[in-house]
Amino acid sequence: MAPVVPAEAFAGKLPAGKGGYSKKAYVTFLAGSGDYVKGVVGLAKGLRKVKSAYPLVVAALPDVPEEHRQLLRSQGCVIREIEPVYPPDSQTQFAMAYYVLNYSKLRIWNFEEYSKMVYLDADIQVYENVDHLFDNPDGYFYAVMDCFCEKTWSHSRQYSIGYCQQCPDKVTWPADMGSPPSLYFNAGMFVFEPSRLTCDSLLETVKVTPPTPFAEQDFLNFFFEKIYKPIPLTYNLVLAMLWRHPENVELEKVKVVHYCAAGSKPWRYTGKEANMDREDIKMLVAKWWDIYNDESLDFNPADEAPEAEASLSRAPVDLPLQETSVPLVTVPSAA
Ligand SMILES: O=c1ccn([C@@H]2O[C@H](COP(=O)(O)OP(=O)(O)O[C@H]3O[C@H](CO)[C@H](O)[C@H](O)[C@H]3O)[C@@H](O)[C@H]2O)c(=O)[nH]1
Ligand SMILES: O[C@H]1[C@H](O)[C@@H](O)[C@H](O)[C@@H](O)[C@H]1O
Ligand SMILES: [Mn+2]
Repeated sequence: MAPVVPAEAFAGKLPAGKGGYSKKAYVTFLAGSGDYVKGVVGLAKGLRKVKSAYPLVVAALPDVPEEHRQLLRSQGCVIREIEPVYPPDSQTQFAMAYYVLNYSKLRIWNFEEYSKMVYLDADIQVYENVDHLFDNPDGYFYAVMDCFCEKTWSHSRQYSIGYCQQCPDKVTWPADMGSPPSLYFNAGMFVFEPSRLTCDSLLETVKVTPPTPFAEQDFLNFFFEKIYKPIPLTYNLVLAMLWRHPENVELEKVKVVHYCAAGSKPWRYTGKEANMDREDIKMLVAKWWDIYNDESLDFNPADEAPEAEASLSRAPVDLPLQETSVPLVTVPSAA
């Protein structure tokens, strides 16, 4: 039987400001002793550069070495230990073998001392302040719609017919293939409300959900399908958009860049892989390094406002959905 999301899964905790918590933070995820720690350092510095009012929490698996934890603390990050989450056994071929690690990201729903968090992959950089994302109305899962055009999607029905939700009129969804797939977000960036109840439900549901190529990204899409609200791609520019859907991208307006295309991680960049010799890619990689190497962006405890002040100065506001400060995306129909 297909897994179902329990109805009480989103019945969170006390609302912020009504006896509940009102702290906010960015959160990323770190596994292993490899070079993703550079991504986290870069992200911490990037958030400082745009004067974000909120800390960066790092959800770290036990295999992150102490040396890396020290480095991240010295960059002002808050380290939170998480235990691994393993999907049920299966023969699934993940789009990338290491994606199996990412199920552990589900533990961030346990960080209940925060009322709202913005999750960012370690291979993301923030070039403009996006603190207003925390003012979005509660009760929804906000993220940017993905693109289905890269080879990583070759296993999918979408890819097999050249269909992409970023340009649903180019190749329309054939009637004989049933209804078009639900809107699908990239899980490298999202806005969510931690809740132990939701976390328990995520962990229970994942136990009975067979793994699929995009691991927890597919799972989160399934789990939050009913409360997903697309936000503009300026909040998570998946680099392939630059060559797959250039007509949808205004690069100068992009606030958040996701270095997820093959060969684009700035700390591993060689320029050799497909599309990596593009001028826009070279510029974005150089921009990442400028922040990473900028010593003036290193953490200085003396510059920090006490945390309580930071959250008081940005008390949550209950806005009706249509007045949210982040415009929602008008979704074209696939038909
Ligand atoms: O060895 C690793 C591998 C990954 N990560 C963490 O896991 C995140 C996800 O990995 P990638 O950024 O390499 O993955 P992609 O951007 O290619 O993948 C996308 O699909 C994945 C499917 O599992 C996840 O949903 C991910 O968040 C989403 O952006 C990294 O940013 C980083 O935060 C590590 O810390 N160490
Ligand atoms: O999360 C994945 C990943 O970021 C891939 O690099 C990209 O090709 C996919 O579109 C996306 O779904
Ligand atoms: Mn990523």
